Amino acid sequence: MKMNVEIKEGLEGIIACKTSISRVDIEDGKAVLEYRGYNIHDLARYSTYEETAYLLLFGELPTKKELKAFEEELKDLRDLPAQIIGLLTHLPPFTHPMVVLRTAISYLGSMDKEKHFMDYEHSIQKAKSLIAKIPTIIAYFHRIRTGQNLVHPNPDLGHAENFLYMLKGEVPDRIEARALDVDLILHADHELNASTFAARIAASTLADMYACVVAATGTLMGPLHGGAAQKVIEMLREIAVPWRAEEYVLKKLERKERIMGFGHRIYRNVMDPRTIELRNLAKKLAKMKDSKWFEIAEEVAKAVYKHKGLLPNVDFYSACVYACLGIPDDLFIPIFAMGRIAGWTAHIIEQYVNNRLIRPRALYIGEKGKKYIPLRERG
Ligand SMILES: CC(=O)SCCNC(=O)CCNC(=O)[C@H](O)C(C)(C)COP(=O)(O)OP(=O)(O)OC[C@H]1O[C@@H](n2cnc3c(N)ncnc32)[C@H](O)[C@@H]1OP(=O)(O)O
Ligand SMILES: O=C([O-])CC(=O)C(=O)O
Repeated sequence: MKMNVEIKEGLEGIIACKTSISRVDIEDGKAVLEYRGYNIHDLARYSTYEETAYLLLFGELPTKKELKAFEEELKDLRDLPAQIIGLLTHLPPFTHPMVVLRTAISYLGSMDKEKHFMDYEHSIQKAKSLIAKIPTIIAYFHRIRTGQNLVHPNPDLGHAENFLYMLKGEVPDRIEARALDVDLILHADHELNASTFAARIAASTLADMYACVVAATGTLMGPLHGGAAQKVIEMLREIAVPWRAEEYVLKKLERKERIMGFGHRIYRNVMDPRTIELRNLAKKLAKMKDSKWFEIAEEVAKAVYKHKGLLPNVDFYSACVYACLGIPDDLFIPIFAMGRIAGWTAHIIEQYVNNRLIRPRALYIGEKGKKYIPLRERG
C-alpha cells in the first residue's frame, strides 16, 4: 500500500454505510437529530419509548392499534427464563451490571434455538424480546445483589414506569416515570456511534443478533462512550459543592485529563439537541427532589466552556437525571443500553437486509521482511 494514503484516525468523517434510521446533521449552525425523519424534540415531547422503539424498528409511527399490540407484546416478553434468573444469582454481587447485562444477553442467545435465523420476521421477534427483557435483567440483578426479593413485571405499567417499579419495589410517580421515558427516547439511537458500529460490524459477518448486541454492549461500556455517564456522577460527587467546580475543572485541564460528559465527535461547537432536553429534565427533577446535582453540574458546564470551550454531551445531564431518580451510579450505563437497544437492533436488521462484510484496511507501519532466527540461536 502507498505510504501517502490519507488515514482518518478514529475514522473521523468517514461515511461507512447508508442508513435510514437516524440522521445527525448541522444545519444553519444548529444540530439536528431525527429518528426516521422525526425530530428528537417532537419525540421527546409527544412520544413514548415504546412508540419510538416501534418507529425505529418498523420505519413508521404506529397506528393506535399497532402501538397497543406492540406494547402488549413487549409486556408479554418482559419476564426472564429461570436459567437467566439463576445466572443473575450466581454472578458475584460486585460484578458491574454492564458485565451482567452482556453475560445475560449472551446466555439468552444460547437458549434461543432460532438464533441463527436472520430473516426479517425472526430478527424483529428477537429485537422485541431484547427490548422487553433488558430492563428486567437490570432490575432483577440489582434486587438480587442487594438481597431484596424480586419484583416481577407489572403489565399495568408502561416500559419506563415498570422498570422503576421492578427496581425500587414501588410504582414511581408520574413525573419520574415520564422523565425516564423521555431519557430512553433520547438515548434510543444516534447514527453510527461506536457501539452501533460494533453491532453492525458483527452483523456484517452474519453473526446472530445476540452476538451483535453483546459486541455493542461491550463497546458502550467504555468511558469515552456510554461509560462517561457513570464517570460524570462520580465527578459530581467528588466536587460535592457548586463553588468547588471551577477549581476542579482547572486542575483536571492542567493535568491534561478529560472531563467526562464533555466533547463529541460530531457536535464540536454546537449543542447536542439531546442535551437541551436532558438539561431541562435534570433541572425540573432537581427542583422537585431538592437535589444538588443540577446546580453542581451547571457550574462544571460553565467552567468547562470558559476554560476549554467544550459543550456537554448526552451523558452529562442524563447522569443528573438518573441521580435525581435515585438510581445507583453503576446502573447509569445499563439504562443507556436499555434505551439504545431499539437503535442497535434496528441497525442490525438494516445491516442484515443490505449486507456487505465490513472489512477496512490498515496501513502497516511495522518492520518488514525480517529473517526468522530459530529459538536455539536466539540465546
Ligand atoms: C454517548 C457518547 O458516547 S457521548 C461521549 C461520551 N464520552 C465522554 O464524555 C468522554 C469525554 N470526551 C471525550 O473523551 C471526547 O470528547 C470524545 C471521545 C467524546 C470525542 O473525541 P474526539 O472526537 O476524538 O475528540 P478529540 O480527542 O480529537 O478532542 C479534540 C480536543 O478536545 C479535547 N477534548 C475533547 N474532549 C475533552 C474532554 N472531555 N475533556 C477535556 N478535553 C477534551 C481534546 O483533548 C482535544 O484538545 P486539543 O486539541 O487541545 O488536544
Ligand atoms: O454518536 C456518538 O459518537 C456518541 C453518542 O452521542 C451516542 O452514542 O449517543
